[in-house]
Amino acid sequence: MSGPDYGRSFAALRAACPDEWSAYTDHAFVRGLGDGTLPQASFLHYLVQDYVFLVHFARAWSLGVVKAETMAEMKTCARTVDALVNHEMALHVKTCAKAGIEETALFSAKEEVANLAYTRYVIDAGLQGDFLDLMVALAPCCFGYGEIGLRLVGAACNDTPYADWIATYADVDYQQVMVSFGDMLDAAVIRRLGADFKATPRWAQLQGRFTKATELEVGFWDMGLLGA
Ligand SMILES: Cc1ncc(C[n+]2csc(CCO)c2C)c(N)n1
Repeated sequence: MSGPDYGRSFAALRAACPDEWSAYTDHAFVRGLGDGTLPQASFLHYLVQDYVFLVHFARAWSLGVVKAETMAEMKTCARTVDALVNHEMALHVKTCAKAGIEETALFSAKEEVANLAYTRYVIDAGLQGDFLDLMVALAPCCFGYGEIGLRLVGAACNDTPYADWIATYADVDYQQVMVSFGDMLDAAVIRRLGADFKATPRWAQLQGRFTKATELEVGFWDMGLLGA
C-alpha cells in the first residue's frame, strides 16, 4: 500500500516498517472515525489526551528551533510551534467546550502513560541527538495524520460525527504543510548524510527512531479506545 508523496526520506522510512505503519494508520480507532462507530466517550478521552500531547509536542518542535542549522529549518520549526500553540489546540478547545470540558481542565488533565511515553521519547530524541533525530521522531505524527485524513475523506460514510476531524487533516492547506515538511526533511537529510543517505549507518539509527515513534502512535490509539 503506497501513500501520499511527502518526499523521499519519508517514503524510505515508511517502507522500512510496513507492519508498524499499517498498525498505526489502519488502527481500529481510525476505522471507527471513518465509519462513525467510534464511541463518543473514546473520542473525547482521546481529544483531552491529545491536547496534553500537543502541549508537549510544541515543546519538541521548539527544540527544533534550537537544533536547526539553516534558516529554512528554523522557519519550519518556528511556524509549527505557532500553528500548534495558536491554532491547532483551539480546535480541541472548541470541540471539548461543546461537550462541557473547559480549557483549564484540558491543561491539567491527568496524562496517560502512553501519552507521556510518546512525547518524552520525542523530546529525548531531540535532546540526545541532532536535528535529524528529532525530525524523524516527529515525522510519523505529521505524515501519518496526513495519510489518514486523505484515506478517510475518500472512504468515510457521509454521516460520521467525526467529519470535522477528518476534514482537518484532509484539508489542502494541511496537505501542503506536509509536502513542505517533506521537502524540508529531504533537504535536511541530504545536507547531513548525502544523496545516498539510505546507504549510511546513520540512516539505520534514524529508521529505528521513526519506527519507535510509529509504535508509540499505535499505543496512543490503543489508549484512546480503552478510555471509553
Ligand atoms: C497522537 C497524535 N499524533 C499526531 C497528531 C497530529 N499532529 C500533531 S502535531 C502535528 C504537526 C504540527 O502541525 C500533527 C499533524 C496528533 N494531533 N496527535
